[in-house]
Amino acid sequence: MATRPTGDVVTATGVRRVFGDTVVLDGIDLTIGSGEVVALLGGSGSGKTTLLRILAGLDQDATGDWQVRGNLAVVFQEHRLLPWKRVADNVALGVPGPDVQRRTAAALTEVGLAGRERAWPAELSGGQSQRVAVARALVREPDLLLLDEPFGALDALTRLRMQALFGRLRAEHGFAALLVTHDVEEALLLADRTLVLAGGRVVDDTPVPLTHPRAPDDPGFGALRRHLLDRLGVPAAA
Ligand SMILES: Nc1ncnc2c1ncn2[C@@H]1O[C@H](COP(=O)(O)OP(=O)(O)OP(=O)(O)O)[C@@H](O)[C@H]1O
Repeated sequence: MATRPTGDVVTATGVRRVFGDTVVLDGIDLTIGSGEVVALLGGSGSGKTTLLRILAGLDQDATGDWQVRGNLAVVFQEHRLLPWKRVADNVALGVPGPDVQRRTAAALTEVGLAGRERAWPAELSGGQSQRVAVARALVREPDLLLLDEPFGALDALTRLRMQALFGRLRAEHGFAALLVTHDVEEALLLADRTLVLAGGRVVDDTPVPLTHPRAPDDPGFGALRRHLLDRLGVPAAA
């Protein structure tokens, strides 16, 4: 495992983003510790992607203070592979170093795509394409992964497999992550801590003290799910 930064990998205070007359983020304070996985929940339009883009350096118009330490990699909901490049070239794109080829092959093996280096993106399923996107992140040896609903477009079974893969990779590599998700269950399966965004603020910050591997019928899981659904304004089923 690579040497990790010791302190927090993200520190942010008073992050604010306005689009026209709309205040989307109204003073966000956030820290993510080295190796910590934080899930970011919130209703549609609450500003989750906006915050992730700011941390990824993709939004120049936010105000406030924030810092990201160490290597950063981003995984989006759509895989964003270049269709005219083979799988290995997509994974290695922009990665410096003499051993990129070996690291690319290792990353593809880790995501279950050993031997698919020369495939074209069009030859892959949605789940396989997202695995390539994860390999592309891994090969950057990230200290922090920013994931924007990375499994949101996948069918339910593929999503479960990808969640399990994420858990294994996280245990193996020890990266920190900010995982944007709509899925309370996914947040509780994968995260050390959950945040709920509403009205431009973090309105809930809840640790998830469950041991891994987790399952929805674990003791304590249901109470946390109920708590988060309450904070998201979802009423209990009748
Ligand atoms: N480039 C932009 N120009 C104008 N408004 C924007 C822009 N990007 C985002 N917004 C607005 O900011 C708000 C937050 O958007 P954002 O995509 O961050 O929400 P989200 O929580 O990720 O939503 P979802 O869960 O639906 O993906 C929305 O009202 C959106 O319309």
